[in-house]
Amino acid sequence: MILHFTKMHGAGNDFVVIDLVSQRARLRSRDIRKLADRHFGVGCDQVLVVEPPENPDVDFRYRIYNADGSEVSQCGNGARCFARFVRERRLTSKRVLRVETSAGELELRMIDKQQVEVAMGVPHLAPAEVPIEADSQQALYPLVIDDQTLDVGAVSMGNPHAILRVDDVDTAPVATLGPRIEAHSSFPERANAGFMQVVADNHIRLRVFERGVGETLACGSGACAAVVHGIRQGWLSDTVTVELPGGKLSIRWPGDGEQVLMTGPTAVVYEGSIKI
Ligand SMILES: N[C@@H](CCC[C@H](N)C(=O)O)C(=O)O
Repeated sequence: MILHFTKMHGAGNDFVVIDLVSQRARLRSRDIRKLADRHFGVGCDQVLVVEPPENPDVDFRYRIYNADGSEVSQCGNGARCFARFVRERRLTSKRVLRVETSAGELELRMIDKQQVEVAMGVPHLAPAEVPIEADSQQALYPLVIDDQTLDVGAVSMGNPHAILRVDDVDTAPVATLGPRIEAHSSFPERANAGFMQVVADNHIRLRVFERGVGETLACGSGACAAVVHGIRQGWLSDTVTVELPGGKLSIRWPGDGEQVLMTGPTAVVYEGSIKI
């Protein structure tokens, strides 16, 4: 089967985007892994699939697969690329889109040709909703890894995030601690591990070791989770610039019970076809 795809990225978090509204295919987990493989396939952090919605009140169904083939519920950088993709493929002419994901609905708003704002939903903090194994909700959860105890925040943006504050992201042990946090027994569904340096109350630097991928150049939901954690800890104001290795995102969160708004760039790299 020949599959047409578009390679995109949002602040360096890269995607293979597939339109299953106008082409027919059944993607198995091994097809996703092949598409995402940087040596034997196209190469990307996530494969994004555009499908017709199940609910007629929304515009599209947005499906997300990590490079390891697992299907997940949230990808913020991907959501921005999704909005640009469906407009440029002329699947819609709307500037504001409602899409369904397995975690609920998202609203995507084109600001200009490249910038998109995503209403990422209300963050979830209750342990069962992250999910994290704990008897009660805590601001910081102690994670024991070998002989050290790390105090991490835990936030779900529709996907699980652990956030560790560090003095300097450049020297943070992302490659060694990232996989240990991702697979820690406290996180029954594994977790994305964010390493956050607070530069000022409106500016953080962030590196994320993503579940099912490894360290990426940016993680939109990770940026939202880090800002929510930082605001709740009293370190950050309600609007924060998040500087990631691949670019910058602007995150706004008015507070408990409110949606997190994320604004950032999108880019089309190339289009192609692959036999799968
Ligand atoms: N890159 C993403 C997050 C993708 C999913 C994540 N790896 C998970 O497993 O939850 C983003 O921009 O949010």
